[in-house]
Amino acid sequence: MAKIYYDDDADLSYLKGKVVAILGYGSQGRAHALNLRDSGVDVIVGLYKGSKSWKVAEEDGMRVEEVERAVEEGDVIMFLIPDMVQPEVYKRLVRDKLEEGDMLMFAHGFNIHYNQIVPPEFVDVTMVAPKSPGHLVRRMFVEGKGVPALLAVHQNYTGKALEIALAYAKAIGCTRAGVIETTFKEETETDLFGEQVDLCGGVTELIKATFETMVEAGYQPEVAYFEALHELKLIVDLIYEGGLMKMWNAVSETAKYGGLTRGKRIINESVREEMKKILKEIQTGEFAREWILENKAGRPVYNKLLEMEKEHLIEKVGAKLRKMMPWLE
Ligand SMILES: NC(=O)C1=CN([C@@H]2O[C@H](COP(=O)(O)OP(=O)(O)OC[C@H]3O[C@@H](n4cnc5c(N)ncnc54)[C@H](O)[C@@H]3O)[C@@H](O)[C@H]2O)C=CC1
Ligand SMILES: CC(=O)[C@](C)(O)C(=O)O
Ligand SMILES: [Mg+2]
Ligand SMILES: [Mg+2]
Repeated sequence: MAKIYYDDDADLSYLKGKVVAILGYGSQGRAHALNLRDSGVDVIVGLYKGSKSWKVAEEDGMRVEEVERAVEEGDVIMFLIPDMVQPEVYKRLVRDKLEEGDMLMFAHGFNIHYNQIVPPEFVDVTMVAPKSPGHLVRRMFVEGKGVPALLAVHQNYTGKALEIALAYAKAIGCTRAGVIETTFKEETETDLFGEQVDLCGGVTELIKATFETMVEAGYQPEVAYFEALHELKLIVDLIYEGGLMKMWNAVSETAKYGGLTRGKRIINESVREEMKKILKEIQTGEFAREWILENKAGRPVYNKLLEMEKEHLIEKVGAKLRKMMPWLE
């Protein structure tokens, strides 16, 4: 049974007198820094000169320094820069500035799990990984709510690594929703798997295949957009709020019967077999090696696929229709 921590299990005083250096000020970095500051934690933001985020952080009233300076001041150093730049930034700007008893913290386990960063033994190494895009980490916090997170301790040099990481999770609002204790391996493999087959990869391919099938059959692209993409949020919101049955109980009997009988023909045995193959690629490190090489080669595949996504008809149709719904932007 999972060990889940909530507000009462965490004590903010473990961060008292400590400086938290947030490296990066993007999706996660801004949210964490603002939430930590609102929780009374002393925050410094570490960026590179020329980062577009520097101005954003300063306008938020954050103390901003170059990475090395932020690490020197930091007692907890949270890596919220892109996964693929972390190893180089660590080697060049962080490793030699670490002091005994510091804490290295991550929001995704990739670089520790796949040994791209191997910390010295005189520091704590932990992870607080929100199960949410960054902007919602902030919005939910401001609304007095929270997003769930995973927490792991990879190295406990001080003997207080768990308590400090829990205090951090509480300060960004995650213990309001629940923080599951896990390992770097489990967080890395499940996060990569979820974002590839479901949250990002699977769902966008399902949307595009549904849209393209309708358009190729001669239906109006606008009708196909509303059916395949726009309404999906309304359906997923019901599932998010109350599970599968809340959605099934909200839709028509016809939709219930059609969905329950035809859904399994879409996510069929061969799809499940492919999911298992993708999980194997993650577990064996094959995906990690591929992604590291892709970055070394200048991201040719990544750039081509992203360009194709931007040019997809659904993006053009959607932009036009969303213009008529200003409350969305
Ligand atoms: N995006 C998300 O919602 C989630 C991200 N994560 C993890 O959080 C970490 C950060 O990801 P995001 O917030 O998405 O990143 P991001 O791409 O949104 O922001 C990156 C930030 O790092 C800065 N940066 C880039 N290169 C840098 C360098 N060489 N030195 C210093 N600063 C640099 C950028 O200026 C920007 O402020 C990653 O490990 C990611 O896997 C975890 C959960 C969800
Ligand atoms: C938002 C999130 O949790 C992801 C999809 O894992 C990510 O951005 O890496
Ligand atoms: Mg994730
Ligand atoms: Mg992820």
